[in-house]
Amino acid sequence: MAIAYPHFIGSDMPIVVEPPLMASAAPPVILTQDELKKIAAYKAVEFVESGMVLGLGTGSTAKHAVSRIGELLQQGKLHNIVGIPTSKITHEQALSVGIPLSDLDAHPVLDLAIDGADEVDPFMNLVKGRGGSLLREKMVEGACKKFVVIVDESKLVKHLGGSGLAMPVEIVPFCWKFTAKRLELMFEEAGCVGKLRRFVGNGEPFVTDNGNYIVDLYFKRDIGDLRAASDAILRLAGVVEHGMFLDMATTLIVAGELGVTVKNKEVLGGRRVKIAETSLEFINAVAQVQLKLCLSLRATAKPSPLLWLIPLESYLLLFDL
Ligand SMILES: O=C[C@H](O)[C@H](O)[C@H](O)COP(=O)(O)O
Repeated sequence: MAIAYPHFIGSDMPIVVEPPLMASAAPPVILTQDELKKIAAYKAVEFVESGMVLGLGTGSTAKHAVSRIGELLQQGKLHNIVGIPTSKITHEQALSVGIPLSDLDAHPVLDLAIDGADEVDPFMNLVKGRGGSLLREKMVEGACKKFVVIVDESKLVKHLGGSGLAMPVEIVPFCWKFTAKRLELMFEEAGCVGKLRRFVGNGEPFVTDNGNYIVDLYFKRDIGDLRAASDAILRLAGVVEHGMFLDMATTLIVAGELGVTVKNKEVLGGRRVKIAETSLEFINAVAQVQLKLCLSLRATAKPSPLLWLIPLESYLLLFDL
């Protein structure tokens, strides 16, 4: 299994970060995986401007972005936003936070989409769909001018499939065993095992928003040429879509123990091929975001040890806001 940051394995496992400058005086900084997701999501929402048509992603990371957009609308800091949800669950959440919604029929071109991912390779190719929303996500995110992907560091892999976790393929229910077997055989050399996704409780097949099933592919070895793999899967009758999102992300925001990294992809010859810029906002910036979160959620937020890392001036400035 090739997860780049094994200390993040396990949902919401606390991450312990030693403060760089105040090691003797300050307690260790603890960020949960969910806090990292929230930091990445809030950073992504900085790209949102009034008047935009937005693709609203699905999952535990994207939900923070949806909440934040709703919050900014309610505060009057954003207006005239139209959201295009990528799943029924996001549709419900967006309505609950007051985001006006539409669809691709009415808005075939989107300004921006924000969504999480299950894996991100060094070229910003993605695996998505472990939450089952890959088809609508691919339709919506394929129609946007800018696609911002938000992850915590645990999602970074050397190659797609490298986490050893599922690479989802949405298939029609008709003769699903036949399709699953064909998919396995297609990637025999990579030691592929395909499993029908089922609900944990009753063992019934998981059904997507589109009434389809999902076969999760697990690879023992690198599948190699992703474009060839994508084409081969899509040529198979019975397959609706797969969870590899190749050359689709334009911006990647990674929240990790050292801070937030933002990477942008340049478009060359019509294809997004080159990582053009990398910037890292160090832990103090993360701490400030964290403090802002604490302030905006003052009623419920527990005091954050990150306060130790914030210069006094910034602290006072933020409290004056
Ligand atoms: O179908 C689900 C989506 O592709 C999600 O964006 C992806 O699974 C990442 O989800 P999370 O942010 O919960 O890790």
